[in-house]
Amino acid sequence: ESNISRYHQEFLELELIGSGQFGSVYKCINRLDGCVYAVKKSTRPVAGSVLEKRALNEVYAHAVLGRHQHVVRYYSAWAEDNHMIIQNEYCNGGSLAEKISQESLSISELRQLILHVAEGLRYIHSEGLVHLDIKPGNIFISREKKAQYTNYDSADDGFEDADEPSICEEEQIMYKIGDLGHVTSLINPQVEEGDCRYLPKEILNDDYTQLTKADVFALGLTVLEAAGSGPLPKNGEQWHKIRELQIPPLAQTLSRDLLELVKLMINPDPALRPSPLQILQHRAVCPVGKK
Ligand SMILES: Cn1cc(CCO)c2c3c(c(-c4ccccc4Cl)cc21)C(=O)NC3=O
Repeated sequence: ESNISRYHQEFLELELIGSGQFGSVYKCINRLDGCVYAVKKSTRPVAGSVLEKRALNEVYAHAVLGRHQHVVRYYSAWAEDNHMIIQNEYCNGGSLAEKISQESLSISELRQLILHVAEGLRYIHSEGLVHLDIKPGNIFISREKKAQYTNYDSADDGFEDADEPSICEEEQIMYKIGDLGHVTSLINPQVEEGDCRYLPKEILNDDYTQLTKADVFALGLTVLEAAGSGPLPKNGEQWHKIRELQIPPLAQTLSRDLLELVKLMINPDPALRPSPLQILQHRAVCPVGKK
């Protein structure tokens, strides 16, 4: 096999943007297409181990979850010199966790967050998969420039020349679901529990009958944290209190509708939690003026 790595042949490494027990993530430029990507390098898991299953899970999930504007896009994955490498879409706005550590989200940003992640979950679930590790650290932000062409009718303003489209650059914030390392199929789920701070009680009791509602629960706690609840408990009294709907005081006072929606999403009974589609139809989220 070639002794220069495909990674260094194909990419120019710009900076380390994250590291942990999962490995290291670099912001890279692809030398061929000149685009920026997020590339995660992790030590190659031992063949047949749980870690290898998870690494393959992640790549299978990305391969199935082709293109959705609220799921981080996958480009390629390969193994080289004892490393697993995955090349994903680079989201230039950091993770939601980083943003929350600086400031809580405004009401309109919270609504966008719920809208985008519920859309992404609806897509993932429609493919017969569940994410199982929804949390601020796995939601990435993309600030995309949308060029808006605003034509005006020259008759209005007296100019003689033909319509001159004027371009105004709008910045569009997009929230994207990332890290598909815990994704599993709804049919015969191989559940690898996600972060316990966002885990609903039924999963802890090995009840996998309503896995899509575990993603909804985790989104509910993610929204609470984005609204300024402060770091969520990993266990103990507070962990149980939240799961009995004792909501911690929030920096961002939510509207009655928004608070009602979040309480529904973290309801102890998964059957009472709304599906992603029902979230999108809730009056706290759907655009104003909906009949
Ligand atoms: C720590 N970290 C920071 C970022 C940049 C956020 O602005 C990031 C990204 C990803 C990932 C990632 C997560 C899990 C698996 C593979 C990757 Cl590349 C991790 C990331 C990813 O898939 N896309 C990213 O932008």
